[in-house]
Amino acid sequence: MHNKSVAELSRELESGKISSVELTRQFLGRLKKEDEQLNSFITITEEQALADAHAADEQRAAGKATLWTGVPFAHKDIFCTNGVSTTCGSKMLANFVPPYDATVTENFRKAGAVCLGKTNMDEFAMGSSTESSYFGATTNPWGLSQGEKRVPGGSSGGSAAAVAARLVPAATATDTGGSIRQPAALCGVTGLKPTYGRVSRYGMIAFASSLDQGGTMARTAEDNALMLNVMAGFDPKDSTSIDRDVPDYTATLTEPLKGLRIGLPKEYFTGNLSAAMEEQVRGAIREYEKLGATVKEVSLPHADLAIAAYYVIAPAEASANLSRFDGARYGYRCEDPKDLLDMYTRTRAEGFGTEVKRRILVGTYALSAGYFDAYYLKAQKVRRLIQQDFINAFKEVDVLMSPTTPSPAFIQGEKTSDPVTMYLEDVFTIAINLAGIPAMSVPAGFVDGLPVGLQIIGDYFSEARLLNAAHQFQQVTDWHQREPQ
Ligand SMILES: NC(=O)C[C@H](N)C(=O)O
Repeated sequence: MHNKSVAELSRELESGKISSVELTRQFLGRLKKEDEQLNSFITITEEQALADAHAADEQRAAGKATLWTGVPFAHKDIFCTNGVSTTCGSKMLANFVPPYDATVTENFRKAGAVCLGKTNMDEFAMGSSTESSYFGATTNPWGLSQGEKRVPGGSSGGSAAAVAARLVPAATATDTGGSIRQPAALCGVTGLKPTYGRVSRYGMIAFASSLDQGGTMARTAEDNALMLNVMAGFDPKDSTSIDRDVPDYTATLTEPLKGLRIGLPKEYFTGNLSAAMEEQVRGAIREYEKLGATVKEVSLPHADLAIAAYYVIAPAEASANLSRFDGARYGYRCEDPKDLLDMYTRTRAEGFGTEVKRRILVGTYALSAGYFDAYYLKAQKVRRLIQQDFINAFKEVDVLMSPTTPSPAFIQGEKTSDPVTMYLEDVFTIAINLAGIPAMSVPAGFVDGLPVGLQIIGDYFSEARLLNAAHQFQQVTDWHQREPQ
């Protein structure tokens, strides 16, 4: 059963071949065994999962089952879960049990899905390797057969590794600068970052509020569509959520791609992209041509400014968002504070890890009175130019395609001593967040036995088109079905 997709598992449950309790037991058994090696979960909620599975079976017996009823999945540990530990990968929240559900959590609960637990992540979603988690690094299931411990990408590395290793068929994730797409690429799974505002951020622990977006991770595009059907929609509790109709994302999956106009941003096919990676991505694009798409080169002239702009804006927003973690209300508090100031300073010094502290310092500096115009304001202007590049490109083409990452999964520890090399993991993904548009990563081949991701980028609210393009590609390729040993 562990190899089946959400769509297939749903059909198995519907046919009565297996109950949700049986299915949940199978997945939990596998998860507890295999995850000793991978550390893709921070919390496994066995008791709650079995109770939910029972409830799902009753629901089905009463003739009230829907597609997700009784299907197991997991949440990234950034989504608040009522009564269940939510750590965001940090010591700061190691003891935090939210008294409420995120809207995304609530939506899956209402759909009857069975959450097996919370997946590992970089601390407060800051990172590209899931090595900065207070709960230890996650290992990529790919590479293990060669005796190598490679990173799964990040920050949603736990979700990506768990889906790749068949510990769950699907998991939620979030993406601020690449955190869904980069781990999806490195683990050989399919991930979608929706348009900013498409999925509610209520109860999703904030990193950089103008960039953060919840999204989906599964092995097939179809399952991503099934997840987005549950997650997307207006939420009055999130002031940046957009009130706009949600289509059935599965309805257009099988539309033919004949006439689809694909643009290849020339700035995304240079620099540190290896020849072997480029060959895999170009091979995938040739498949699209066989499916009737046309391909032309386009330009995103401000592409090389994206990382610099992001690493001003994201830390600036993080420094403001993370000021709430001060030991006063919830989360970690230092032992025996002398006075209020001592409590604030020691709580924050002891509760946050190195990368989080680095970003709080950078962000605070960029926002300080004398430097605001030189850094933050300038970065916002650059952000507007980057957005305009995409708007211009979408006047000529329907989607853009590129590699998701410049290289496949790297060895653990390889980039931890130099933050800038880690930041460069996001060269092809970060501009998309600055513009607020949707993008996917789809398995598109292998280099040295490691998965390669194809990034498909679309105009605002074109999730259905991206899912359609990914699904049709997955009908003629089997990269997404390959299983790590
Ligand atoms: N949160 C993300 O999207 C990850 C990105 N690599 C960052 O460290 O900011």
